[in-house]
Amino acid sequence: MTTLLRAIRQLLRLAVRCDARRLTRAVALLAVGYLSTPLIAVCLKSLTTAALARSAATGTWLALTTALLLVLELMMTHFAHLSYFELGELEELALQNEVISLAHGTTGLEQLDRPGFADTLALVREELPRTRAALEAVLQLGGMALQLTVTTVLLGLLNPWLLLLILAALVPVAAGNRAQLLIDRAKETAAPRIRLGRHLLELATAEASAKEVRLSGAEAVLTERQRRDWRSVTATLWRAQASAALLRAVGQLVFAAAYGGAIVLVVRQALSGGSGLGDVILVITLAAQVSFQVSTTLGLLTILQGAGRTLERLHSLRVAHRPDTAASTGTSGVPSALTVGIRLEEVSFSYPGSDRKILDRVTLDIPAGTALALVGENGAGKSTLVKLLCGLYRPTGGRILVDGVDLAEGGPEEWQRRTATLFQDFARLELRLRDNVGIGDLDLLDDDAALRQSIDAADAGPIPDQVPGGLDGLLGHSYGDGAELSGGQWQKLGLARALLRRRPLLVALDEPASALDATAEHALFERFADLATEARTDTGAVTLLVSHRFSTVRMADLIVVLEQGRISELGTHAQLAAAGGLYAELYDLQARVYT
Ligand SMILES: Nc1ncnc2c1ncn2[C@@H]1O[C@H](COP(=O)(O)OP(=O)(O)OP(=O)(O)O)[C@@H](O)[C@H]1O
Repeated sequence: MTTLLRAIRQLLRLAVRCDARRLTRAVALLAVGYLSTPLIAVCLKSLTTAALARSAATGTWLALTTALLLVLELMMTHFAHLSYFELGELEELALQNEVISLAHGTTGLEQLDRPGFADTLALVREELPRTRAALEAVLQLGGMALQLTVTTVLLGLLNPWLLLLILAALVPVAAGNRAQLLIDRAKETAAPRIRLGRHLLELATAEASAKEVRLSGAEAVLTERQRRDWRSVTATLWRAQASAALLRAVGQLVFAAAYGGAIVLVVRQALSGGSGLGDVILVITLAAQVSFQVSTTLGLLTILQGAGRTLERLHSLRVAHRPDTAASTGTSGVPSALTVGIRLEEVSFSYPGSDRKILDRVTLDIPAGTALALVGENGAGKSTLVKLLCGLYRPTGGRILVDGVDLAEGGPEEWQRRTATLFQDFARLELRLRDNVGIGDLDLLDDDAALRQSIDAADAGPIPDQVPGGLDGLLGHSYGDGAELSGGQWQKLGLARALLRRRPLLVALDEPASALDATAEHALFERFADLATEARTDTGAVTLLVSHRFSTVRMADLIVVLEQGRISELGTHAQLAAAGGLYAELYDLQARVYT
């Protein structure tokens, strides 16, 4: 019940914030519409009495009044709908905006990696459209409460025993409440399996995986797994639905018995001369209305309970959301140009929810202007180190200093604005081509010349000519009929995005050539050398390259070999080749394979 009340309060507050005038208009119109219903019963009673008394004039007026009330009952709710349906959409939009800011409200990615936070975020994202109908439900519930109050007073005045009818109406409401709880619990229990079922469906049909699924003939395996999964989900949900249906039926039966009792009571009262035929008509009409009011209330409560749970989840995200104090102070320790460089001091790191050390007491000095290459086997921690250097995660031990200032305290947001990055799992933004590149430096989003310059620099010059609409052409098929690009072309756009950033202090390219052909790869590494020189002379920036291709890292000023989260070798190509360690071994191996 507290979930429900909290949801009602929250939805009304939000509606006031979104558009108080529209809300007031909707409430006024609904009040008139909903009040008309019990007044119709009163008119029918008077009409019966007037008919029995053969009073034609009074009867005519009452008939007209009844007709007017019927029109008001029907029309006002329609007009009110015009006011509140848009409010519901505004509320959904406001909540969507809040979800986006909760997901991105911290400088780092830690909270998105926390399993509880990520799961709740996914549920809220999925369920948010429910809240659109929730305001309508709150307003209608208010209308129902008004109707029930008037009905209660009318019944109480006629015979206090009739008030038991209202009490009896609470039984199906409580039973419905309980039934919904059972269903919600079952859904929660089944949620991981429901998600698995959807994931399996996506695996079998999504463009990215469909090819391999087809070639391996795995459809049958996926279908069987999905069938098994849904069978167990359906069994759980069916049990809950059956118990819920039973509970609801018992509740409705109690009310039906009370309804019959009320009619018997008032008929006996009429037969004994205690009341007139008009009163019998009034009770029959009001009791029928109570029945409708109760079943409608049940439906509205079900909608509100669903929305209430979503809002509760959203609240838990708000509570779990931990804004960075350093980011909010607005103090920036980020220099306009690097003079000393970046120092990693005993840096250790474990991902949220895990004790496994991905980086283990890494200490490294990267002087300003250095072109650094990071190599190591799969899973050694290279991409993790890049993410830490970009300020997307904070070290769980040790610290990262930028020109002597701790990154965690010196304005991590400002630092992120000064990093140009191409991640290994770069984003394929299925938006306009302009957005794909422009997001690298939002101030340049509408600067065609700057966008084209970075596209050319990334060796992606022909792409705008291939995409219908050029820079304003849509990419991908997610929501529109956009142009599809090859893997390498997407990667080149990712690089163009990184190159757009002005005056970066850190340029980090993580496996930037993984999808490129040999010519493009060669061009990229030549470009990398130029980039390192430009960045060095411009802002003293550090340029970082992660690559498994040893021939391309040899020109770096400093090469770091990571092994299981620790630095095992460090030096120039010549030094490492002479040292005869892992680097020399892998370099020789690749040289032999490629020659
Ligand atoms: N978001 C994450 N949550 C939990 N563990 C993660 C996450 N990202 C990476 N890891 C783990 O951290 C370890 C290091 O991953 P990382 O991506 O840094 O390796 P890498 O050296 O870049 O490997 P590769 O050469 O394959 O790209 C891996 O064992 C991986 O399972």
